[in-house]
Amino acid sequence: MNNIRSTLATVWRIASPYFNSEDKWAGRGLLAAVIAIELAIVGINVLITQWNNRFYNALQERNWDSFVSEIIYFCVVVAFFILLAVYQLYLNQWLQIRWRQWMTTHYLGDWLHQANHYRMQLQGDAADNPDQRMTDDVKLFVDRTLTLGLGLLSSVVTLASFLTLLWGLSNEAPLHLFGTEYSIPGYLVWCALIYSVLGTVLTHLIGWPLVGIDFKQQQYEADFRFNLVRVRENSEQIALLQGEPAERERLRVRFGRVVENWIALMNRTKKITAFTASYNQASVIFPYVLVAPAYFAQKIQLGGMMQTASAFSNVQGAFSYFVSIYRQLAEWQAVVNRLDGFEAGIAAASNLAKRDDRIHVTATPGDGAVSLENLVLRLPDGTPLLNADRFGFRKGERTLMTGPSGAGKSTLFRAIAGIWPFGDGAVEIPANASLMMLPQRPYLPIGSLHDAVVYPGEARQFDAGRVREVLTAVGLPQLASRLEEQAHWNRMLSLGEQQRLGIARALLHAPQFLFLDEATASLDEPAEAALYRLIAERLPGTTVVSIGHRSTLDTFHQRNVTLVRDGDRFILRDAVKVAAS
Ligand SMILES: Nc1ncnc2c1ncn2[C@@H]1O[C@H](COP(=O)(O)OP(=O)(O)OP(=O)(O)O)[C@@H](O)[C@H]1O
Repeated sequence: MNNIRSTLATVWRIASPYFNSEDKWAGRGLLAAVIAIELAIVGINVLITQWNNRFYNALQERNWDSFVSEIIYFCVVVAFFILLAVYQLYLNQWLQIRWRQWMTTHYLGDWLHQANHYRMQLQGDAADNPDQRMTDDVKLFVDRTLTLGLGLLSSVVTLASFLTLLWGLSNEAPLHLFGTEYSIPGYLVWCALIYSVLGTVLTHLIGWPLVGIDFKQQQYEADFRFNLVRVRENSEQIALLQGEPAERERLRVRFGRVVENWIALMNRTKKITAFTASYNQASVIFPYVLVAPAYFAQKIQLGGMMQTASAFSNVQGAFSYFVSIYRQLAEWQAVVNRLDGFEAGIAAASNLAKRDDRIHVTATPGDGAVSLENLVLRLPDGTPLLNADRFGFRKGERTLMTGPSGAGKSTLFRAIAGIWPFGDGAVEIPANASLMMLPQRPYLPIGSLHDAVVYPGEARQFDAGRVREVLTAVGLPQLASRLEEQAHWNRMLSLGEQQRLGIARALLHAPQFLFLDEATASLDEPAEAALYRLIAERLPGTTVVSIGHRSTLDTFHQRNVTLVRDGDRFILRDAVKVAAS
């Protein structure tokens, strides 16, 4: 019971924001229309049940005129039914896409809010495969919530509409057993209730493991898909390393999990289907068995029996709603759990950026240096990595940072960029200063070359002539004429070309602070030197901090900083300058 209550509370938490959002009037209007149509459909079912009585009596009495008028009546009612059914589906789908659009936009906004997506990864597997949660899960949630909610509403209304009818019919067709008449008020209602409660309890006993199995199925499917995408993204390396057998094996194992879980799903579904199918078939004849003795004892007409059977099956169907939707309910609960986990993952990532014991990135007045104040960098498990007490990168100065692999150079850049929360102390950045980080492999979005170069800016911010000029300056004249070409540039260009493109990006954006994390390491020394000269010439006021291992880089920096071990961690130390430009 507590489980049901907490699931419903979670559903309410996930579903209600849309109906209070800026799109609330459209959402509420569509929902109201869909509900109204559902109620009208229940009303039509009541009319059809009453029609059953008149129609079968007309047949039994061989009354041609009533037969014809009942056929016409049926056609008119059914025409309304068709109209309502069509519009219910249409409006339902309309509501689904609006709701889904709102949820997806909302999730995208939160996920891509200030590096939440990155912090979620840092926290481990709390919310695996966010892509699946924002696609399949949101779609299924919206679809199932509407289907199950409307189904429940329809069952309750059906129950209310048919209950009094069936109660009355119980008196008209009293219970006949072995030639004796028993007068039990509303016995048909009680029979429907007992029959349904039994069915519901048994369904739950057989079907409850489905929730967990469904959850795992969706997870394994997403995992398999994600690994396929990784192979596609790294296909060149896999081909060069002849890693296909290893990949095949990895994918086989991943898909093996899909199959294994699917078999568990099949077995459980088989059991539940065997039960629900028997239950549903038994439901067809059960009302006839109950009222047939009264019919054969000539207490009721054929029409009365048919109407009773129809009313009984409506009431029993409503009571047994849970049985009929058990499979969907299990799937829905798995989806609700997954979206709940996703929301919790985003909340935890965002809390990580707000908690007190984190690295604080603060804006300071003026346009001076980026300063590190009592900074301690830690790994996610709390292990100390690097200490930097009162250290600054002065305005306009070019600093080369060196140190052993794994010392924490890139992590220091992450902390300065404000995306590494683990540690203490502060990074002070001049208010409104522009920072740019360039890694070894710059990210180039799939699309036009113009978009890729100016990222994260927009193409219209930089006219084509300027982009072409910068591309030529960084040694990519052959790309200058291909600005409108669409491609997967990270795959198409050599690493050296990608690094040149990264420098072109920096020249266009002209940040006040430029952090180069081995951003030219794939180029030969003369090419690297040419790019550093270009940076010095075009961005004279920019503070440059480079991570690099080549001694030739020394010439282009005024200051050397090295990371040296000090006990269990590294510290930053100004090195004696060997050569200066
Ligand atoms: N997300 C993470 N989770 C756990 N440990 C991490 C994570 N990111 C980095 N580390 C660890 O932090 C340490 C510092 O990594 P970092 O990339 O900053 O080193 P680096 O000095 O830039 O090395 P290199 O010169 O090889 O690039 C490494 O031991 C690395 O394994």
